[in-house]
Amino acid sequence: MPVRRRIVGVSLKMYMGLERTQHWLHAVADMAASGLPADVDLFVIPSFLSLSDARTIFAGSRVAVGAQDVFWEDAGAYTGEISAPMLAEAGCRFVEIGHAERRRIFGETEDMISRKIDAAVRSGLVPVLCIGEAAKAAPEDVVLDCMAQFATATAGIEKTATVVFAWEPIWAIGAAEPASADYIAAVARGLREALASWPNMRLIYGGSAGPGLLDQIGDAVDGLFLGRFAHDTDALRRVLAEASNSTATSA
Ligand SMILES: O=C(CO)[C@H](O)COP(=O)(O)O
Repeated sequence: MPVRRRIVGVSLKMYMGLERTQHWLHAVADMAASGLPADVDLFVIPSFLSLSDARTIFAGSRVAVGAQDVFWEDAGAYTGEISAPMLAEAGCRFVEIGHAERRRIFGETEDMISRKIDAAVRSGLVPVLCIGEAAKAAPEDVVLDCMAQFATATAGIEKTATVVFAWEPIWAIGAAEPASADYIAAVARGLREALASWPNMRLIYGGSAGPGLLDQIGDAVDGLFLGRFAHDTDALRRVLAEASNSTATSA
């Protein structure tokens, strides 16, 4: 069986100021230089204001950079917005779209998310599409719920597009612990089956993820989307090592 590459992402949300972000980015760059496992991809999503620093600090490394949001138009009179071509020009490879916080706090709708996905793909960015269920439910119902959201969001793109499906149970975001290993494995299995016709899809789990989780869930997902538990770069290093180990067991 071919070995699946693993992928780990980190979003810094709005937790750190510019200086603290710079320190964190340097620490991640040092860690990557001394041993980012060859079979693991890493992407980092700082705030818009730190994208330029991230591009400089990760230049020549295997760490990819992403943005936390994007507007759906490419250019024009849209005060305060950032377009996909601007992100591509700023060195972004990834763009996060549809995070639960953006849906809840900023009123993002399925239609807006779908237009953002289209814009990202049009500009050659890889969307990190965040999808999750509001409450714990039977795995088959979670899969149906998430796939309905996914179908709307991706209605305008080809199935050959490269997309990261960031499954984030809303109830597990900002919590003390992630969803249980059994729950993650059951939902991930269903999502993988439902996504079988998307050859370039990578499925990652987010929601209070940190060290120890991949050891429990093995290769149920392609990787993790980390938040708070990657602020400590030693914790991130441990997650990357676990990602590499779980690749080996899936071979
Ligand atoms: O976006 C997330 C990961 O980057 C997600 O919301 C999880 O955040 P966390 O609860 O701080 O792990």
